[in-house]
Parts: sequence; C-alpha cells; structure tokens
Amino acid sequence: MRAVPTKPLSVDDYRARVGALIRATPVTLLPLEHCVGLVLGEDLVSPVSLPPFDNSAMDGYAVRSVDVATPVVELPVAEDIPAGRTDVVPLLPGTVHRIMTGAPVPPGADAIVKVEDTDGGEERVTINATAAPGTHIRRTGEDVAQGATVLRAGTVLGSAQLGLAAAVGRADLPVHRPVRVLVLSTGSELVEPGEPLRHGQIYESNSALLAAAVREIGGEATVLRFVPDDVTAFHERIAGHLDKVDLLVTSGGVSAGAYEVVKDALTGQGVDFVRVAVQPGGPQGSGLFQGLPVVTLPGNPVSVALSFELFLRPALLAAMGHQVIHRTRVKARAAAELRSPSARRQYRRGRLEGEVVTPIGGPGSHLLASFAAANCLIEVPEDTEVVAEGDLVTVLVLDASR
Ligand SMILES: Nc1nc2c(c(=O)[nH]1)N[C@H]1C(S)=C(S)[C@@H](COP(=O)(O)OP(=O)(O)OC[C@H]3O[C@@H](n4cnc5c(N)ncnc54)[C@H](O)[C@@H]3O)O[C@H]1N2
Ligand code: MOO
Repeated sequence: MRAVPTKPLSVDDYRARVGALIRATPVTLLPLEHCVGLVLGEDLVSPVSLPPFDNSAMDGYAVRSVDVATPVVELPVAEDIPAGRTDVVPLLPGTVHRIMTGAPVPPGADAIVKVEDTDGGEERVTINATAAPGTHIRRTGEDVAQGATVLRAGTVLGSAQLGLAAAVGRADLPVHRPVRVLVLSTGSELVEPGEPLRHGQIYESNSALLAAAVREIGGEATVLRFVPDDVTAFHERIAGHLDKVDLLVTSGGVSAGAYEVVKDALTGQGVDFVRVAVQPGGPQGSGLFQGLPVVTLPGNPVSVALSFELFLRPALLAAMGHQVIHRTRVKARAAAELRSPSARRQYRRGRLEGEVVTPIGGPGSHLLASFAAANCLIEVPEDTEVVAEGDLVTVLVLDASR
C-alpha cells in the first residue's frame, strides 16, 4: 500500500496535460469509404462543374419554346435521349426529342415539356402545354462552378460532404488520419464476457467501452487481451505493439492498493501518477513510455467513461484536426438535490428533457447502468457541495438524440 499524492491537479490543468501529450495525426489520402467522421486536411477544389452539362429535370420532350407557344400542337419526335447518351443530337425547328431526367439538353432546345403534359407519343407527340424558355432545364454549374472551393480544410466529413466529393469526381480525400489507440485493461478479477464467472470475478467491460468511445469519434482502437495484476505480464502484453500506435490507454491498477500493476510497471518510466480534483476519475497517470504517449485510467467503469470524456476525447479530436472538441454545454434546472465533495468537480449522470435535468443513479463510479441510461452529465463545480432542487446547473450534452 502506498500514500496518495496530496495536491490534486484541476480538471482543466490535467486536460491540458493530456492534450499536450497526444500529437496531431498526419494528413493522408484515404478512400472516401474510410473518411466518414474524419476532418478534411486541405481545401477541396472542384475539377468539374455540377451539373457538368445542361440537362433535363423531367422525363418528357425537349422543345423549342416557340414551337409550343400555342397549345395544342402535334410535332414529330426526331430522337430519343435517355440519360447517359453521349453523342450530340441538335434539335431542328418544328421537331422534338424525347428526353429523360438527367439526359443532356440538345442544342437548339430551350425548354422541356414533361410527359404528363403530352400524350406520350413516340413517333409523333401531342403537346398540351406551353413552356417558357428554360423550363425544367438544370443549367451547367448552377450547383458548383468548375474551380470553386466546395469544402474547406477543417470540415468534418459526413454523408453530405462525402456525397459531394464523389459528385465532383474524387475517389479519395486528404484527411487527418484516424488516431491509433492501443487499449489494455488490467485486473486479476477480470473475465472475458461470454465465459463463466466465479465468485470474486467480474466481466471485463472497460476495453469494450474504450474501444467504442475511440471508434465513435473516428479513431482506430486495437484491444489487447487484459492482463492480471502482474508487471511482467503487462510488459509482455504491450511489447511489439507500441510502435504501431499513437497512444496506449490502460485501465485499472493506478490507485493506492497493494497490487497496482500499471503504477508498478510504469513508475519511473516516464509516466506521472497524479490525482485530479474530480469525481469520479481521481487517480490518473500520463506521460511518455519509450516515446509513446500513455494515459492510464482508473479501473472503475464510470471513471473510465468519464476520464475518456474529460481528458481523452478532446485530445483525440484535436489530434485528428477537429475544431469543435468539447461537448455542448447548456444550463438546466436540477429536478432533485445533489451533493458533491468539496474541492472536487463532480460529474453526475442525468437526463436532460427541455430545460430540466434529472439526476440518475448515485455518484458511485461503479454505476455503469445509470451512465448508459444518461443523455448528459451534470457538472457540479469544486466550490459547490449542495445543489438544491430547482437550482441552475451546467449540463454537458452527451447525446441529444436520446
Ligand atoms: N485507499 C484508496 N483506495 C482507493 C482510492 C484511494 O484513493 N485510496 N481511490 C478509489 C478510486 S476513486 C478509484 S477510481 C479506484 C481506482 O483504482 P484502480 O485504478 O487501481 O482500479 P482497480 O482497483 O483495478 O479497479 C477499480 C474497480 O474497477 C473494476 N474494474 C477494473 N478494471 C475493470 C474492467 N476492465 N472492467 C470492468 N471493471 C473493472 C475493479 O474490479 C474494481 O472494482 O480506486 C479506489 N480505491
Ligand atoms: O475517482 Mo474514482 O474514479 O472516483 O471512483
């Protein structure tokens, strides 16, 4: 057993420390299918116009507007232009071409009459409506002009942005590549989910949580099989992996017990073990082990989740080029009283509905079910020991859709 360091770091100071540890990922060309959620590294300039040519917005007939100025008229159908026809078929006066949506408007035509306004004829067609010049024609470049910047560096790539990149002909994009995180849980009590449990054992859940949290923000996670509280096993497990990742994240083995494997393995090896003035998530460690950034989280599942939220998520997002790295913060009225330890910032799980936040579960860092039911965190400042029902509190929105 060991003494615990006395002077805790503030949440903000520790967040800055972890942020400074994790290096920005390089900008790399990746296929579009691997770019979802990543950040564009350079402006995207369109090599083409969109639409690339004047085309029909309707299935119908390409006409000269003067030929249909007085309905009803019957005209010969000279050509059929399905979408994808690549030759050019000029329209002669007094004739029409049948045309489909997306097909190029022939030279000479200045309007489209939709098929519903005709008898649908294939040799000759009866047209029952007039069409002013330009009707149902989508003009070259009206969406995107050739040479225009369509996406700025720093844009987060979602479905709309990736659709646009493909539309202007890009198969890949320069993006900040995903951060690569190695995840290792420690603890002799741990058992792989799916296997039988004996008294004194628990299922290993921190790796699943951490890997998913990394992937949710666009990172890559490699999960190593957990190790018991054994320093040799710890070093053997990580050997051979350290040069393939940007960061090692461990859970467990960092507090004040007799078997603190992570602390024992990494003390004096470039990793500092500290206390942060936060509940949960107090015992923390971070530093460079053999040149690799390492962040060691306390083992309790909610401490892991909260530590990821507060320290790792902003650092990893920043490393991948994101400008928005913090959760949305709102003010809400507490639906129940809360108590918090003095001189520590407490994060309680809650459900935010409109302007009211209801705390769920207690403050215990083992209460994973209430974390999973929460859609927000309630932040109780260091100098607040009691939040009364109806008080305004700061809330971090985790998932606005729940
Ligand atoms: N004497 C003291 N005891 C403790 C202190 C302290 O200051 N003095 N701090 C407490 C706090 S706060 C925390 S948080 C924990 C952190 O301890 P460790 O990081 O050493 O974590 P463990 O002891 O290994 O585990 C804590 C808890 O979490 C469970 N656990 C661990 N790993 C996993 C996993 N991968 N999946 C699921 N659950 C896991 C473990 O069974 C323990 O119940 O220390 C307190 N004690
Ligand atoms: O810091 Mo521990 O994470 O409160 O439970």
